[in-house]
Amino acid sequence: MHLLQKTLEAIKPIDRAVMAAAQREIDYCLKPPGSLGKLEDIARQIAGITGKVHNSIGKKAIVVMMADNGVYSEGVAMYPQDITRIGADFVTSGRMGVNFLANYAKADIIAVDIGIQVDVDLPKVLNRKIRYGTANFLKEPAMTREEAIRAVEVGIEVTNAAIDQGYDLIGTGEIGIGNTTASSAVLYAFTGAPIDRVVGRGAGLTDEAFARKKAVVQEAVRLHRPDPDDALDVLSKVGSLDIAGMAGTYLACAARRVPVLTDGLISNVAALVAMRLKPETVEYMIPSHISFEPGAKLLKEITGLEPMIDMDMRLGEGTGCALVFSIVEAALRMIEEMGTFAVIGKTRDEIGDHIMAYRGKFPR
Ligand SMILES: O=C(O)c1ccc[n+]([C@@H]2O[C@H](COP(=O)([O-])O)[C@@H](O)[C@H]2O)c1
Ligand SMILES: Cc1cc2nc[nH]c2cc1C
Repeated sequence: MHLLQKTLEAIKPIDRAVMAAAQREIDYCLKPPGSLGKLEDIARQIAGITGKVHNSIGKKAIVVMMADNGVYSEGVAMYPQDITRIGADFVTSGRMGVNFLANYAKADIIAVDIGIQVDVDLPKVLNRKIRYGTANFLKEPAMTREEAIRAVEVGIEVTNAAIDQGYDLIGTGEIGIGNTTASSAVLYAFTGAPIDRVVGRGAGLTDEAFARKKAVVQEAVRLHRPDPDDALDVLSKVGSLDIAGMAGTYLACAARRVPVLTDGLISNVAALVAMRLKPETVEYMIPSHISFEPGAKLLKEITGLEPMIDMDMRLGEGTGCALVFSIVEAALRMIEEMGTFAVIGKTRDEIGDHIMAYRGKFPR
C-alpha cells in the first residue's frame, strides 16, 4: 500500500476520554476554572494527542521545506528566485530568521530540499528533491498528481524519521520565493473566496505586481479548474512542492500522535490541504501566530485554528512555531507544578460537581 494511503488510514481522532481526565486535573489546580485560557486548551489537547494526562516535551524540531515555483516567471514575486537556494545555505548555517528563534527555544531545524530549482550541495540539507521547481501554473499544471503524492510522502518520511529520533513536538516551516502565489491559488481553488481575501503582497510587491498576482491566481484556477473536493488535484494543478511536503508533515504527526504547530500563510494552507485529505488531522495541530497576510484570516475561519499570538509577522520559515514552542511547553507544566484544591479539603469530584453546578457562569 502507498505510504500516503497507509498514513491516512492510521490517523484517528484524539482521545476524548484522556482529554476529560486531563480537564479534571486542570480544574483541580488552584485557580478559577478556565482562567488559564488557551494554556488549558493546549494541555488538554496534548493529553488527547499523546493519550497521557502527564506530558512533557523532550525534543523539538522545525521541518523546513524548501522549493521553487515556476509561476515566479509571471512577475508575482519581488525577490530573486536565488533566495530559496541561499535560504537553504543560511538556514543550515544558522543565519536565517528561524535560527535565532529556534536557538532561543532550543529547537532543531530539519532542512529539506523538496524542489529547489538548482542542485543544492549542502551537507545539512536533506536532498529529497521531487523536481527542479514546479512548472508555471499559469501555463501548465504545477506538477503531476504522482509528483504531488510523492512530495506529500517526502513530508511523511522526513517527519516519521524525526519522530523516530525522539522529536515529540514538531513545527512546520518553508522557504520558497513565489510560494505565497501558490498558497493563495490553493486557497482560492478550495474556497472561491473574494480575491482580496486570499491574495496579499507576500514578501513585498508594487501595486502593479500585486494586481498582476491577483489576476494570475484567478486565471490559473479558471484555466485548470481544480476539483475543490480533491486536495491532490488542487495541489498538483496550482500548488507547490513545499506546501505538499508540509501537508505530509501534518499527516505524519497525526498518524504518529505527535503535536504539530502551524506557522504562517503557506503552513496554514498546507494544514488545510492535510485536513482536506483527512479531517481528523486538525485535532493534532496547534496554531502559533497569525500571519499578516490576508489569507491567514480566512484560513483561521475555515480551519478553526485560533492563533496564540499576533505579532504582525510574515516571514514563514517556522518562525511563529519557534516562538510558540515555549507557550506549549509552559502549558504542560500546569498539571505537573500547580497546587490543588486539596488545600481546602476538596476532592476532585467535589470540584467537578462545583464546576458542573456553575456551568455557563464562567467566562470560558
Ligand atoms: O509565512 C507567511 O505568512 C509568509 C508571508 C509572506 C512571505 N513569506 C515568505 O516569503 C516567501 C514568499 O513570498 P513571495 O512574495 O516570494 O511569494 C517565502 O519564502 C515565504 O517563506 C511568508
Ligand atoms: C530575504 C527573504 C528571506 C525569507 N525567508 C523566508 N522567506 C523569505 C523571503 C525573502 C525574500
